[in-house]
Formats: sequence, structure tokens, C-alpha cells
Amino acid sequence: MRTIDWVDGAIELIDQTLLPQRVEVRRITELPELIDDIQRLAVRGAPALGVAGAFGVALIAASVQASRGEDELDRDEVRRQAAVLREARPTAVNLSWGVDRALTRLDEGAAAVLDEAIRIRDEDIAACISMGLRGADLTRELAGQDRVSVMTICNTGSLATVERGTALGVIQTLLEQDSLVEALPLETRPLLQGARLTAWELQRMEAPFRLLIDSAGPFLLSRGIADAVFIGADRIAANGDTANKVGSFSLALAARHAGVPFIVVAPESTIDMRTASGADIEIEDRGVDEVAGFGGTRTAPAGIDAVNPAFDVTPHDLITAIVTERRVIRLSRGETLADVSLEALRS
Ligand SMILES: CSC[C@@H](O)[C@@H](O)C(=O)COP(=O)(O)O
Repeated sequence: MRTIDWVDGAIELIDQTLLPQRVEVRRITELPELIDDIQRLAVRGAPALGVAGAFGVALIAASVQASRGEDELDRDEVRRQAAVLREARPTAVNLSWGVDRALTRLDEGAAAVLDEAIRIRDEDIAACISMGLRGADLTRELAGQDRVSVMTICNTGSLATVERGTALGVIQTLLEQDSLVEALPLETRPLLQGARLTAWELQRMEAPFRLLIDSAGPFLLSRGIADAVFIGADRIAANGDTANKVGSFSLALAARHAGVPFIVVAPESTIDMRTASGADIEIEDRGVDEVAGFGGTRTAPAGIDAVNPAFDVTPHDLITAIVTERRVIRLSRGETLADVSLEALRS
């Protein structure tokens, strides 16, 4: 089952807020519904947001064309609505990338916009397969052994993409290649993408795994629990600094302390060469309610405030390598994103 797709003139997506209790597919026909689903994390994960952005523009173009009943598409109106969609969440660059790429076909009409969005979906599927294979090879090489245990955070699996995933896609590939001793997902407070979503995916793929509490990750790395740490990414700046789910930075520090490779797995649509460094990445703060309670039950006293950054930034010098669908960039050997063709990165 695909996490997000275009089906009979509408977007269909799995509502991730209901997992693992219920698998429910939502059918989205209006832009406000899509924006709301992005903001409440019914659809989430950087590559899935890229596809949502592109399908969102297809939805806008189709509805503007239908509402005007004209042969000529009101392109300014499509662009105006697309600009609102683009801002639905700030940190994952894939959302604006998907919107902008779909808009490149606007002059050719609504059908061409949809065609581009479908291409983005299909490229995402292919990219995940490729990242899985490259990542699995790299992990065995760096660990110097055929079978490995790997730690990961948040959900970077099929639910965060269209199918298979990025960092969790590497774990799935290791499993398929009989190279996985165990996966060690962190629960990922406060919304538990690791405990709810990654554990659900690992169970469905029948992978050996144990769920870890977030705060134990660094300590357990120091005790040698994992041979590598894999994370996904929401935005990779030009210098390699990487924004990802909050908790990634402390894992990177601990991985360095433990001498364990720390690997970022992300499609090249996540690389943002227009952002110089991590200091320039906007980090979404999701407010007090997610921290002060869970599932509708208040756990903290009323009237408190909280700091709730959904992401943090891992400095490039703590990252061993970035695995994309096209290449492995070994930051630990002095390779940089500047060594990679920038045109290839933006296409
Ligand atoms: C392949 S998904 C990469 C990232 O988007 C993922 O690690 C992450 O941080 C997602 O955060 P979320 O807030 O759940 O959208």
C-alpha cells in the first residue's frame, strides 16, 4: 500500500495520526484539507511531503480549471494557492521543492502539472530502492562485518515516503540481504513517530527489533549496542549540516564518542544548496500542547510554557556520510556537496 498516491482525481493518503491502532485512507479533494493534514502530521516525513506538495498543486490546478469552467487556466490563481501550500510546514525543503517542481509545468496546463507530480512520485519510489542498496553496502563496509545492528530515530520508512523509505529503507534492505542483526528505533518524543510508526513498519516486515526510549540512545551507543546510526533528513544545507527529527544531534555526538558511523540517508530533493549552513534552517516549533500531554490527556500542570522544536541540526563534521539515490558523499573523508553537480541536485 502506498502512503500517498493520486487516485481517480484526488489525493489518497494513510492518516498517520491513527496508526498503529487503525489504518485509514483519507481522500483529499480540497486544498484546506491537505494543508490541515500536513500540519497535524496525518502525512509527514520529508519525501512524502514533497509528493504531497506536488499532488497538491495538481489538485489546485484541476479545481481552478473546473471552477472557472474556462479552457484557459488561471495560472495566477494556481500560483497564489500553491504559495499557501508551500508554507504549510517550514523545515522539510521537500514540500516547497515538490510544489515548485509541479509548477514548472503550469504553462502546459493542469494535465501536465499532474504528469509532473506523478513523475515525482515514481522517482521517489525508485530513489528509495537505490538508497537502500547503497546504504546497505556502505554500512557493511564501514562496520567491517556482514551482519549489523542499527539505531535510528523518528520514522523514515514507507510512511515517510511513497514506499520503502530512506534510513528505514536501508534497514529493510539489510533485512532482505540477511545482514540485519537488529534494528533499534528510538520512540521519538513527543509524537512517537518511532514507537507508533517505525515499530509498526518493522513488525510488518518481520524485522528483529527492540524499541528504545529516546534518552537511552546515547548511553546505549556508548555500550556498543549498535554498529551504525541511520537518520533521514528534512533539509541538508550546502555545507552538509542536516536538519532532522529532534534527538538526531545528540545521537550524532554519542556516535562520535562511541566511534560508530553516523549516516544520513536522503534523496537529493532534500539537499538545499540555497541554504548555506544549518544556522539558516528554520526549525518548526510545535508549541506547548504536544509536550504537556499525549492523546488528549494532560500530563503537565496547566499554565506552563514549553520549547518544542520538531527538528534539530546535526553539524556536518559529525556526519560520516550522506547516502542519496545517486551517490555516497563521504563527509568524513573530506568530500563535500560542492563536489557534486549542483544541477543534478536541483533537477
Ligand atoms: C524520510 S523522512 C526524513 C525526515 O523527514 C524524518 O526523519 C523526520 O524528521 C520527520 O519528522 P515529522 O515531524 O514526523 O515530519
